[in-house]
Amino acid sequence: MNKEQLRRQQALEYHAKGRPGKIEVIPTKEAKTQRDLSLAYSPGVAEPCMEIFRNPEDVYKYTAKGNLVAVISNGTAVLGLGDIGPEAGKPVMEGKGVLFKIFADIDVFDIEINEKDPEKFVEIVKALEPTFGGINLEDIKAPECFYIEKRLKEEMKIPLMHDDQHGTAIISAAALINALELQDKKIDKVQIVVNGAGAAAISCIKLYVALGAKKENIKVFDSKGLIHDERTDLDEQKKEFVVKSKPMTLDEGMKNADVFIGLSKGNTVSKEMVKSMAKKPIVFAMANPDPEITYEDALEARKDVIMGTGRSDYPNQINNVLGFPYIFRGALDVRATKINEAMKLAAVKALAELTKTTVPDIVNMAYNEKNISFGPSYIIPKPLDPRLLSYVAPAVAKAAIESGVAQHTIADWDAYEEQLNKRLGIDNQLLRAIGSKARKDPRRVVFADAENVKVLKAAQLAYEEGVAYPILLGDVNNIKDMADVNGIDLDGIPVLDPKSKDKETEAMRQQFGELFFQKRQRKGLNRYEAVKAMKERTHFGCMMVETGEADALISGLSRKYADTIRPALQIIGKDEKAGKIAGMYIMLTKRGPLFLADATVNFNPKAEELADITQLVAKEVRAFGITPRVAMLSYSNFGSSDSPEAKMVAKAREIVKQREPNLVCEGDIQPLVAFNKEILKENYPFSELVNGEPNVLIFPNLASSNIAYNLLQEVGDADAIGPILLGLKKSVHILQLGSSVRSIFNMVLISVIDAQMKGKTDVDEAIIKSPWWKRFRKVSHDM
Ligand SMILES: NC(=O)C1=CN([C@@H]2O[C@H](COP(=O)(O)OP(=O)(O)OC[C@H]3O[C@@H](n4cnc5c(N)ncnc54)[C@H](OP(=O)(O)O)[C@@H]3O)[C@@H](O)[C@H]2O)C=CC1
Ligand SMILES: CC(=O)C(=O)O
Ligand SMILES: [Mg+2]
Repeated sequence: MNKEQLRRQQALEYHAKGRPGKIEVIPTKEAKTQRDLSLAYSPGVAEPCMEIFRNPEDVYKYTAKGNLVAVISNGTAVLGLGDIGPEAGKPVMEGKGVLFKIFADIDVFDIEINEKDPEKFVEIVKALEPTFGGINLEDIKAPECFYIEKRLKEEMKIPLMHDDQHGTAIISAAALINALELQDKKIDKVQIVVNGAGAAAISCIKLYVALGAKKENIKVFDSKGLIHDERTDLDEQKKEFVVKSKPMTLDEGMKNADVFIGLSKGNTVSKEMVKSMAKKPIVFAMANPDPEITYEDALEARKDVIMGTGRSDYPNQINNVLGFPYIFRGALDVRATKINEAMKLAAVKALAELTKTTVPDIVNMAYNEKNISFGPSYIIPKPLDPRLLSYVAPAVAKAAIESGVAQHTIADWDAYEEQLNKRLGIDNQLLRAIGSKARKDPRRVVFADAENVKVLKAAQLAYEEGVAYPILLGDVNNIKDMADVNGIDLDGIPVLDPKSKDKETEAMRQQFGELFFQKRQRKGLNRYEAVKAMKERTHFGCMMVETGEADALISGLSRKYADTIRPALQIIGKDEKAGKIAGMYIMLTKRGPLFLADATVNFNPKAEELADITQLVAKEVRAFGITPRVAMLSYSNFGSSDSPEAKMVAKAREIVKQREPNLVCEGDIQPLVAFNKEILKENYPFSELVNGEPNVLIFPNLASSNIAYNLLQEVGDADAIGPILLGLKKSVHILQLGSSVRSIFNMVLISVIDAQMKGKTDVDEAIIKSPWWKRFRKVSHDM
């Protein structure tokens, strides 16, 4: 089977497996009990019906309309496959529905209509207005699509857009602006050739002209050749772009052109045509699924080309997927009555600008690349960039408000942005808060496992983002080589090898070893062993933190948990005030962050110990600016079982409440009850959790906690940050085996905040004074 056959088979299997197709409808309300049914349907449902009857606006309050978009097609121009009919177009429409949902949390019904007559089509779509908050017209051929869209825009009061026209125009315009900048060309000077004069092409040309391109510099070709003044077969849209010329082939038209825009059919452009273009050409071959010319061929033809296609498997994917989810999100959120020019231009600007900002590592990881940055192979954001939603949707919403088509306004844009991020389920909210807290007072963080590419990348990111001053421990040459090979810039980041034979390091090992010996001399350690232990990076790193040469230690990526925690306990030790040491996880779930403990240290805590753990976690949660609401979990509810395990949890809760009466804390309680307001209200109205869900979950033992966090991570799709070690005198944190760059970076943020909580060292002062730091910097600069 060749590559093409394999791709075909995989695509068919993907669509056919399990429940056929790509979408299903999921209820948003409980519909399990007889009571639920009587509310969801008759008789209860009559109440919202009558409310909406009295006030039609309430349809947005009591139904899904406000977040529901129709993706509507008649299948007359499906991708570049042509008029394949409404049924054959359905996989594409379902696909658009999936993209609306995953990128912008917009629900979609795909509607394939068996109607080619524009007049009848308009009547059908118009009649759907009560159901939907917005209409995305899709894959309807030109010239009918122009009439259909115009009529519907005039006659409907919900946002409506023909995506092949405007979505494509917006994305390709953003890409064009950036490509022109890189090729050092001006939009009003460039010669543009457009192949295709259909829905997408006509709309793109109009937007480029609005952005400054000159009509007289644009040659447009359709299936019959150049659109010129001697042709008698042109519709109104095409007539707008006639040039005074004799008939001409595409080969002739492309000679010396600066820009080629392909919105026609696959494989219509040859390498020779690209070769004949002007210096530093721009080629956007956007036909789907096959572009006018392949990415490889264009690059083979010209080294100086900037090339984009509509496909996801090459750089520069110029595809309307970058627009429609976010444009509709912004439009729906302000209840815009239309999608107007101001909103489209705002989207263009936001997309063009986003491309120039630093690409987060999560995007590099998603595309398995090292350093995606603005340049010939990155002129437009990547579709998997999670920032698109919070960049483009607010820009569109703002433009809708300013241009007077919004029926709702947004007062707090920061809150709106947070709400957008929450929609994606990433819960950047907490991470952003942690990030800005760390950035306000960055600390020196030692990385014990620096001979690791992921650690190096996380350290570089931490340094660049100003959240920490990393110090790397390991073989200096090895680290330098790794950094070079992987394009990691370590300038400004000190590197030190605890095994080094140089005098200064040896003296330091002696000094650290002596201190270690004093701490452990009656605990089985002799002086020789103590000094030797300092060649070990975790021991050395712990000692740096203990002696104030650093503020925090990150370790454990390549060693067992116990091998990291032991030196931390022996060298740094427990904070006696904390009572206990415990391991907490932050789980970023769709319902918001949950703090879980103890999943790492105490196997079977007694009531007193569980109370200590609870208070430790509550204190840490407050440090993140969150008010803790604790559920002490069990298999029983408020004494429903008199087993020793259940009683232990109830007793622990009693101790917590005696010590901290104001801490919201419930137990013994099952998760099902703790998270279900209705059950609580009905059966346990006295509970402190009646007024809000818990965010801290304390488990009765290590096994249940560890299993729960693993399950949440694996089955519940929650991201985990941790384990966050609580109860040590100083900030030491241990990475999970195989942690990603993002999770290491998150642990750096946590360690900095922990260090902030634990000491008041003025970092700048300390850095300036520290002979170590000066030496590290020298080592690093010599690299
Ligand atoms: N990357 C992206 O985001 C998007 C890509 N597209 C792609 O653009 C293409 C066109 O889509 P759309 O505008 O919706 O479809 P339309 O049917 O409205 O337009 C197709 C146009 O292509 C022209 N055409 C067909 N064959 C040739 C040829 N051999 N040489 C020159 N022109 C030709 C047609 O000419 P005539 O008028 O003479 O029939 C027509 O003008 C498709 O491949 C589609 O997948 C579309 C939207 C978004
Ligand atoms: C991407 C798209 O909408 C198309 O090719 O038709
Ligand atoms: Mg389309």
